[in-house]
Amino acid sequence: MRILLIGYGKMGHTIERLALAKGHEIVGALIVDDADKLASYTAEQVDVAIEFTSPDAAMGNILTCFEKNIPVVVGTTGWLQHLPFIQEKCEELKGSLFYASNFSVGVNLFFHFNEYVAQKMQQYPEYSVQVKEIHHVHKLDKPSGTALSIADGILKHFPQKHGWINDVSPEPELLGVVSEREGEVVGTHIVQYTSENDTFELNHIAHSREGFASGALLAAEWLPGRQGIYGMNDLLQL
Ligand SMILES: NC(=O)C1=CN([C@@H]2O[C@H](COP(=O)(O)OP(=O)(O)OC[C@H]3O[C@@H](n4cnc5c(N)ncnc54)[C@H](O)[C@@H]3O)[C@@H](O)[C@H]2O)C=CC1
Ligand SMILES: O=C(O)C1=N[C@H](C(=O)O)C[C@H](O)C1
Repeated sequence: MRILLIGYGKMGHTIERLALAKGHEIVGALIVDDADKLASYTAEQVDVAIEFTSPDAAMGNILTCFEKNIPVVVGTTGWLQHLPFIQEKCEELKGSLFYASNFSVGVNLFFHFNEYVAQKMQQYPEYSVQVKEIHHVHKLDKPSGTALSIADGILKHFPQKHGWINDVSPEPELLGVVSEREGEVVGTHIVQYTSENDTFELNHIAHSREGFASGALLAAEWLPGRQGIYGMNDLLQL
């Protein structure tokens, strides 16, 4: 496949390495100053674009891909407040978008276990629940996109909670999502249930970026030829 990398940082480099090892071709790798260059690519030159940039850049890049009729796989986090607009544009321009807050297969299994546990734990009010995420100091957004997906999965089963707060929660009606930034930590997510008597946790610890990159490549191989917005549940059929 001919892949255009939009964003050539930590993830762009990891995806390039795995893509070349699988026999794919990288037709371009754009960094921030190349933003205008994206519009110069056509669907005849590119089978799929893979976008890992920054929260401010993602929406513009997605719209350009829709306009150029290039299917786009997006891993950038921190832009989901624009999702309703992107859904509208995707429909209007017959775009093709695959988004995941986390492309690791392990994390997507974690999302399912998280919901199962939340459904059970909601019946035991003696336990309080908190989400914690730990990432490297370069990360621009908080909470992480993955922590927000985890929070959504918990809130779905706790009707008494009306939202989340990016801190230790001051009240039981809000889910606490705590963010820590530490060295070069790749990505750790923890769901913690605590009662007076005990604590138990679900942990996911990413050891490298390869799990994210290989999931993004699977999505890039799957997306071309499909119109609409897709995610890991469509790909993995979990
Ligand atoms: N969904 C997932 O599985 C994962 C998502 N991420 C997310 O992906 C994003 C990128 O992560 P990293 O690669 O670690 O960041 P990074 O900072 O190492 O790289 C970002 C790259 O994007 C480029 N860039 C910024 N604005 C751009 C624009 N308008 N056009 C083209 N390039 C642009 C920068 O020059 C840089 O090369 C972050 O939002 C992060 O949270 C990271 C890892 C996994
Ligand atoms: O910025 C990162 O590095 C990561 N971002 C994603 C997120 O915000 O959840 C996924 C992963 O945890 C690494």
